[in-house]
Amino acid sequence: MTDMRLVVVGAAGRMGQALVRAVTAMDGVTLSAAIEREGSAALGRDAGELAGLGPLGVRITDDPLTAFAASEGVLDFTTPKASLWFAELAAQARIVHIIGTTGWVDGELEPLKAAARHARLVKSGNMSLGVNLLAALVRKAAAALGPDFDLEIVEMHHRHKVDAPSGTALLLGEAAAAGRGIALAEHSVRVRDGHTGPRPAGDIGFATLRGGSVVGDHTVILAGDGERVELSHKAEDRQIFARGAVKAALWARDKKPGLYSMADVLGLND
Ligand SMILES: NC(=O)C1=CN([C@@H]2O[C@H](COP(=O)(O)OP(=O)(O)OC[C@H]3O[C@@H](n4cnc5c(N)ncnc54)[C@H](OP(=O)(O)O)[C@@H]3O)[C@@H](O)[C@H]2O)C=CC1
Ligand SMILES: O=C(O)C1=N[C@H](C(=O)O)C[C@H](O)C1
Repeated sequence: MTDMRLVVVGAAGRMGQALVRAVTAMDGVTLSAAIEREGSAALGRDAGELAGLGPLGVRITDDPLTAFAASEGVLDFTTPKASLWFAELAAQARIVHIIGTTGWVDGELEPLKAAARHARLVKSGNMSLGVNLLAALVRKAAAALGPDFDLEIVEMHHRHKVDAPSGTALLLGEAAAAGRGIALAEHSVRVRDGHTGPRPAGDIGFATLRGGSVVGDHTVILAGDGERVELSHKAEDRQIFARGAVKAALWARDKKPGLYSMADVLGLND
């Protein structure tokens, strides 16, 4: 089979550069194009040079339409607004769309479901093997320990992160809620301040820390009477997410249109 031609959108960003490095390093894929927004200072620069690899002969442009027409898949870690636009374009071009973007709000996922009627989308708040395994463990732990164990999710990220709680924290919250057989939206507590009163049973709490250069730390605490279980993942290098995204693109290459998760890619739902 020929190498899968992948375009990286948001190619000048932290994850965009990691994706360019991963596509270049991994077998079975080749970098077809690199996209940034109109007016970006990165336009015209070589995507490889920007990612610290030396020249690759792929200049960054602001023309996704042409890039998507010449590609089989798009790797997208940008913003919800940009990802929704890229989803429309990817569906029109009938190419694979891997979405790592986080910070989605209610209602924004509906257009993605529409796009998935024609396109193969893989979307996850965390593309690493470790976090997706952690989610499976959290689901099991929440089911086994039940609501007598209070569930709290703590995350810490670098000072540049703009959304909270992290996509990963929410993914872990969904896993915990699934383990308990409840809807996360009806039980999640994202902020506590002032005289909150005692903790209501069944809540799933989120605590957000921001600072420095932390790539991504997550801990799920299940606190019972007299004992506590803590399940943690610490990301040390953004390449784990980038490699996961490339794996997802290769996996989706021969799949039917649909909205898939990283657990599907990794076979954790089997
Ligand atoms: N699922 C996962 O495994 C992971 C997800 N993430 C998520 O990925 C996203 C990006 O993170 P990060 O790389 O740190 O953020 P950055 O801000 O470093 O990168 C985002 C890039 O996307 C660009 N961009 C924004 N809008 C457009 C557009 N319309 N067209 C083209 N490019 C655009 C930005 O350009 P500009 O700066 O000009 O706005 C920027 O270069 C976040 O939502 C983050 O949470 C991060 C790591 C792992
Ligand atoms: O913005 C980041 O950096 C990260 N975002 C993702 C998230 O919101 O969970 C994944 C990872 O933790 C890094």
